[in-house]
Amino acid sequence: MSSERPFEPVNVYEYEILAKQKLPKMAYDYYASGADDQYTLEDNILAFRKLRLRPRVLIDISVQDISANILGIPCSFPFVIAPTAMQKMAHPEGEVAVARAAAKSKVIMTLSSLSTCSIEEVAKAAPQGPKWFQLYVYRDREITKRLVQRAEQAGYSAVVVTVDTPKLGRREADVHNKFELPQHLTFANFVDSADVDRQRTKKVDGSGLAAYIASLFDPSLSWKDIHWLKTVTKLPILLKGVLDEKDAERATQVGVAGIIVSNHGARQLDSSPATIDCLESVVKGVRGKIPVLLDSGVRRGTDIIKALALGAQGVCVGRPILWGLAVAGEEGVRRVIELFRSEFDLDMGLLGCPSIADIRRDMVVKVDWSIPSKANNLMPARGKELRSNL
Ligand SMILES: Cc1cc2nc3c(=O)[nH]c(=O)nc-3n(C[C@H](O)[C@H](O)[C@H](O)COP(=O)(O)O)c2cc1C
Ligand SMILES: CCCCC(=O)C(=O)O
Repeated sequence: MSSERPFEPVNVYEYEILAKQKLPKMAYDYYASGADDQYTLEDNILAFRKLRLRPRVLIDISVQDISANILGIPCSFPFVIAPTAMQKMAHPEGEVAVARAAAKSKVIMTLSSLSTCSIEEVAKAAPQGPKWFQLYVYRDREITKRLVQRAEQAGYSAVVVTVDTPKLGRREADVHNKFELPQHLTFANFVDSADVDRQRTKKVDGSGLAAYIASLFDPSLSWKDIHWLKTVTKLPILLKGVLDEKDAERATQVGVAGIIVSNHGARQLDSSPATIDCLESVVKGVRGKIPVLLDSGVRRGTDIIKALALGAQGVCVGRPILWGLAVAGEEGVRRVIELFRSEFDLDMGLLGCPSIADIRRDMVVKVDWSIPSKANNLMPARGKELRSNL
């Protein structure tokens, strides 16, 4: 590779390769892993790959509009940053850098409960940018209530309750690495708390994060708690982690504002289906009453189009944002978002869609396609070649 010009990634897979080189093993493994055998991790990519897009021709696309409105928020395109914990492991500015990049790119950022910059620091860094707050429900309801109210006070415009994590999925690399939050970092939303246990993971034999969750998160979380949550905040509530039509229907009955179809980036129940394969049934379950978003495995502009064609209003993206952050901080996150935006724009044009309303269900074709045996085969050819050169 030439030493004069720094290598500029042209897709998010290449960002991952560079990030892997920069990050400590414990951080990279934590970010990249799925649960158990990582079947679902493969499926999240394969399922998109099995869907093809059939373009229409001779359509004037000289004027294209890819902007979107997600829960009343104008966005440059239908893209939301998914909540990912502990972003300072990727870059010293952590969540603040991600929030600034999101604001500049006019996309929504979702802040994790387990962030390494606080709710208020992130709000201050990007006051104009649209922000959602992701909630993990602690056994201690006062703590939970306080998190939500701080987010409301700081100007976040929705609460995203994660409903697929009553326990932590077993990510085997984290068990091997005895994952713990690096000493110089804390869970910043709890630094004012008298209870130091909430501020850090403990050194344990196995994943420190799994131990943290087992002791502090509420495994009894159920539908009644959504009713409770509605009594402590005026913010719209989204449920993140729904895969089933009946759950989607129930979500509309308890009055949530939206659903995120997610398998948590394949980090919770291994063998749960790819989200793109569940999307249509979830959309059916909500009967047009509330918007549906999708995450897990979105890596290309074409993936965004496939999700929209099957009924999503937008997508959320997790790991690629962390790779951009690790490679070049705020600027790296901006470049990753720009890759998604420009691919989406180009692919819409090639499909014959001047606007999002022109994306139609019948443009998606499912192909009968044999499954490659190794996850490595999922890496596009150029990524593989790069990896062997680096
Ligand atoms: C490193 C990492 C940390 C995550 N932390 C959280 C979290 O704190 N809260 C949450 O609801 N989801 C969390 N998720 C799940 C993401 O919000 C999202 O569902 C997932 O990353 C989407 O899949 P993708 O990474 O393939 O885009 C995390 C995912 C990763 C990879
Ligand atoms: C609840 C665990 C912490 C963050 C997370 O959701 C993840 O690592 O996937």
